[in-house]
Amino acid sequence: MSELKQVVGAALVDSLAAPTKLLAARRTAPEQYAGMWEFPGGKVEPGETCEEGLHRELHEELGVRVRLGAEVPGPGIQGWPLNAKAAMRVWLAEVTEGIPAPLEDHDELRWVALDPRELKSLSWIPADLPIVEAMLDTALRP
Ligand SMILES: Nc1nc2c([nH]c(=O)n2[C@H]2C[C@H](O)[C@@H](COP(=O)(O)OP(=O)(O)OP(=O)(O)O)O2)c(=O)[nH]1
Repeated sequence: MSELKQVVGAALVDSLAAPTKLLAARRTAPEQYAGMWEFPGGKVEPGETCEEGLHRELHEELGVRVRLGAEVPGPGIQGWPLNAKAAMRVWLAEVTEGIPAPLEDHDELRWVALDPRELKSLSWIPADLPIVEAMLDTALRP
């Protein structure tokens, strides 16, 4: 039984085959998350699969089409716990069409080196920190 709201997010990298950078997005709302960095994405809508929801969110938020790569495996069937009400599944992805722009929900996008120190220097939503670590493993594994 799933009781948690399903959120999906993308670890957008410059290249799935040879990733060197991750696109981090800075949220504008709500107040508790404004100014914090996150994986672009959002809530899956009724009738959508997680993957469909992620493609839709990335098109709405960033204006891009993407190819999904491996999922960053989380501890639960719904992915990574975010709070008492929501969990997030996260996929690696690369842009196939368009140039990411902060069209909705974000005021800044930043390509950050896939380096633990560089990544951790951003103020991520706290729940995202373990996901950032796991994303590095998934992205950089041979
Ligand atoms: N997109 C995203 N949301 C995250 C991350 N980490 C995290 O705790 N969250 C939380 C913030 C929100 O409570 C929830 C996602 O909601 P959202 O506001 O992005 O979803 P949405 O675009 O569908 O927005 P809405 O229709 O509810 O306005 O998950 C993350 O890395 N990416």
